Amino acid sequence: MELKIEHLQKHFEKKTVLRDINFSFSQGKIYGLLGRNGAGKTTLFNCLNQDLPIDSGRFYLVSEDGKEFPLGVDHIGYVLSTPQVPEFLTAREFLKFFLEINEQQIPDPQPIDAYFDFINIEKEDRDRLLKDFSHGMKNKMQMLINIIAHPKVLLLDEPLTSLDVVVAEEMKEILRELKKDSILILSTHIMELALDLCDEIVLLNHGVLSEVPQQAEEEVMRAHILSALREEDHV
Ligand SMILES: Nc1ncnc2c1ncn2[C@@H]1O[C@H](COP(=O)(O)OP(=O)(O)OP(=O)(O)O)[C@@H](O)[C@H]1O
Repeated sequence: MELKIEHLQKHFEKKTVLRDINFSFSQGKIYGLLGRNGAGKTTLFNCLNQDLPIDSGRFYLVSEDGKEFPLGVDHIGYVLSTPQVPEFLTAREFLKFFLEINEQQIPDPQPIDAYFDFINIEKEDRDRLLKDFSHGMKNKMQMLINIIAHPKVLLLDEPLTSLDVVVAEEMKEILRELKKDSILILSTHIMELALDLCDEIVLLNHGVLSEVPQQAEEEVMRAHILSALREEDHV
């Protein structure tokens, strides 16, 4: 499966943020999206997630047998850097509610505690209100529901920054598993994370996307990324 984006444009008032986005993302790879502050990474995610209307262009999925179909909101998971969870529910209530309303879409539902075990939420925290969860724990819950939903396209905005080193490593493993069935695009400012986890690095610069050529030497890639992003007339 592929996610194709063609001539996508988006502006806010006089500012053109996405000038001409053309790219093809493939299942089986984790893409690291890098760009300067304000380059338009979140805007691109919001457009793909259909939270923002685009000005022009198109994006769609292409199946293995070459059939094109629209990228529906049901096909997308979006993990936000600031986790959005219903704070008035306990972790268990939230998960139970999520499993119930998505019953049809979840291929192999597991008992609730198996999910908590999977992301290492302690037994004593499972019946606590989400408002009392730490940022990292909320992030794990958000990641968990996106993993369960098994979307065709998973967008992750700065996903690992609030997680402790052990959980971050566990999440990396989970993402490496998920890429087998999904298209994963991860935005980050942490170059080490991009180089370590991602199969391809894509730069958003001057409103266009470009792929960083794969190099055997990480140092060469690092230098390429920095010099490409430094060129930006950054405001
Ligand atoms: N709703 C909006 N209305 C007006 N301008 C906006 C809106 N959303 C984003 N922008 C502008 O679009 C540009 C791109 O913002 P965006 O948040 O997409 O960048 P980003 O690459 O995610 O940045 P960062 O790395 O700092 O999070 C910025 O100049 C921002 O001010």
